[in-house]
Parts: sequence; structure tokens; C-alpha cells
Amino acid sequence: MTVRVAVAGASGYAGGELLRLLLAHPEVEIGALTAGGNAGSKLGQHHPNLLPLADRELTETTAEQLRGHDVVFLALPHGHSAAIAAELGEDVVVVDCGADHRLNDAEDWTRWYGGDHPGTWPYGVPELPGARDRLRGAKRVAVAGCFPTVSSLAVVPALAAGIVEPDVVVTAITGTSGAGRALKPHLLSAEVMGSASVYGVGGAHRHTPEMIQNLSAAAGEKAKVSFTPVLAPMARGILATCSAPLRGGVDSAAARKVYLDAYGDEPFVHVLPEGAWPQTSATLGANTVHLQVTVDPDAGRLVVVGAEDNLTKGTAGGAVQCMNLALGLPETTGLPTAGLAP
Ligand SMILES: NC(=O)C1=CN([C@@H]2O[C@H](COP(=O)(O)OP(=O)(O)OC[C@H]3O[C@@H](n4cnc5c(N)ncnc54)[C@H](OP(=O)(O)O)[C@@H]3O)[C@@H](O)[C@H]2O)C=CC1
Ligand SMILES: CC(=O)N[C@@H](CCC(=O)OP(=O)(O)O)C(=O)O
Repeated sequence: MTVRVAVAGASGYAGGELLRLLLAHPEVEIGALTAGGNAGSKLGQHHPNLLPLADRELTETTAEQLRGHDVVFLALPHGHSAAIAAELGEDVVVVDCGADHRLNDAEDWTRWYGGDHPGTWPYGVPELPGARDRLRGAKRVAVAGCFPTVSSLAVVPALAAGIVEPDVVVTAITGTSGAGRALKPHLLSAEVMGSASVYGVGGAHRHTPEMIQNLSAAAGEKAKVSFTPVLAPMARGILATCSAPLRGGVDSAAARKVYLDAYGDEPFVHVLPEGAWPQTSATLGANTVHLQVTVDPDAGRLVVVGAEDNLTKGTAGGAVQCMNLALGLPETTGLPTAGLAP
């Protein structure tokens, strides 16, 4: 089976990571690569690491360029995917790395992103309850946000098992590539190096409703989420520390069993051996989430720590995993589980 694939937004960080993974995918042939203002330039100018594609020219992001492929990945800023997808036809698999089709609730969309809700597509975290069935054979996929991917995977098993209250605190340290590669003063090296800073504090980050959506579905009731992102001087990686009040007398061993039962058969979500704690470096470039769970008996809280590479499992790896499911390929095809550490 040869799957012809196009990538829109190929000059960006998510597009570059998609291409790195697609180059190693045995069933994929890489077709059109498109961009915005950088259309007309060579891919190698933007991603010198992608040597086999260095001489490929970036074209304009139009439906005309993207048509004629089996799969189209959209790695564009929010708000661009609905119009392009509508022009591509129903038989093409469209995998959207942006936020446009993640939220179920039209009011949530308007509140957090503005404008009319572009509609909801199957949600691209296969390991969440019921998601895999919706992704198999899907023609449209909404890849999850990077923070919701790791924090939902960290908390959903406990909520589904009813061992915690649906009142969750998430503090997640992130590298700067999460913000994309467009120039922004607060991401200059002089601002970021040697410093850690918070942003989107007090429930102001747009990933909060996406987390609430995932956690409420697992809990069977409306969940509360207090989310604080922390920018750290690293290029890639997210380390999310999540906690929630315990229900009943759950100890660390019982909590650990909940997670091993939930993820024991998952190829990409790994519960670390007892006493080992996740570190971002172990997940870099890998389509993995590393988790560890414990109970803080004095605080009466469950504490779960998760690590991922925001560009791999948090975007492009998750996107390729969903493409595999949509096409009926083995879900793990072409996806690394070995990270780049140190
Ligand atoms: N970075 C991350 O960790 C994650 C990103 N995502 C999502 O992936 C998408 C891409 O993000 P990211 O790669 O980080 O962003 P970048 O800013 O790095 O890349 C954006 C890409 O979109 C292109 N582009 C920008 N404006 C337009 C336009 N008007 N028309 C056509 N193409 C355009 C850019 O082309 P040009 O170079 O020509 O400007 C570039 O190729 C976003 O929706 C983001 O939210 C999701 C999860 C995590
Ligand atoms: C460091 C940094 O700025 N990170 C981004 C991550 C968002 C992201 O990449 O996800 P979306 O697909 O929802 O845009 C942020 O916090 O907005």
C-alpha cells in the first residue's frame, strides 16, 4: 500500500516534525508541501535536518495544490482548516493539527477562539476511552492540543475508575516550540534562557476547555480544571504535574494498578517502573507519553506526572498514529518509541 500524503504548513514546526516522521513511514510517499509567505522557497531553508526533502519547493496553500493525495495533514494556524477541508472532498483523509475541530461545544469555541464553530471531528488521542473506534476509518481527524494530550492521558484513568474527584490541578512546563516558529519577543533567547515564567494563568489558557471536555467525558460529570502553563528554556517537551482529591482510601499501589490496567497494552503510553519519574528528555522525538502516579496521603491527593514531546506525541506523532488508524494500517507503523536523550 502506498499512501500519497501532502503537508500544509510544511515550513512550520509541526509540519517539519510531520515530515521527519513521514520520511520513516514505510507506506507513505510524500507529495505536495505547502506554506504561507514562504511559498516558493526550498524546504531545506526551513528544516535543514530533513535532508532527503531539502530541494523540495514549498507551494502555496490552496486546495488545488493539496488535491490528488490520499491524506492531507494541515499544520496551519487556527481557523484555516474548515475551508480547505471542504474543498478537498469527502474521500480524502484530512488530519488537522490545529484546534478548529477539537471542541464539541459551539459556545466553548466562540468563547475561546472567536467566531462560528467550524464543527467537531473525531478527536485524535486514540488511547482515550472510545476514541480509537471513532478514528478507525475516519476521513477527518482533529489532532489534540499538546497540553490536553499529556494531561488527559495522565488523569483520565483515575477519573474513569472513580478514585478521584473531578477537580483537577494541572501545572505543565513546556518548551518554546509549542508556540510555533513565528518571531515573538517573549520567545527571544534573551527572554527565555535562564528563566522560567508562567502565562495563561487563572483559567485563561485556551487548552482549558479541551481538558475539561476530555476529563468530563471520563468522569461522567462536569470536571473542573485549574491549568497553569510554565515556559521553560528548552526547545521541546512538556512535563505535566496533575493532581486531584482522592475518593476513599486509595493508596499508591491501588492507584498504580488503575494505571497499569488502563495502559498495560498501549504501545505509546508507558507507566514507568515504581520510583522512576518522567523526564521530557526520554520522550524527545518519540511518540510516547511517560507517566508515574502516586498518592500524597497527607494532602489526600492523587499526583500523576506525565512527559511528552509536544511536537511528537503532542502533535505530529499523534497525527501519524491517527492516520494509521484512519487508513486501517497497524497503529504503530512508522512511529518511534525510542527518545533522543540525553
Ligand atoms: N508547535 C506545537 O507544539 C503544536 C502545534 N499545534 C498546531 O499545529 C499548527 C501549526 O503550528 P506550528 O507548526 O507550531 O506553527 P508555525 O508557526 O511553526 O508554522 C505555521 C505554518 O503555517 C503556515 N502558514 C501561516 N500562515 C499561513 C496562511 N495564512 N496560509 C497558509 N499557510 C500559513 C506557515 O508558513 P510560512 O512559513 O510560509 O509562514 C507555517 O508553515 C497550529 O494550528 C498549532 O496550533 C498543535 C499542537 C502542538
Ligand atoms: C509555549 C507555547 O506557547 N505553547 C503553546 C502550545 C499550544 C499548541 O501548540 O497547541 P494548539 O494546537 O492548541 O495551538 C501555547 O501555550 O499556546
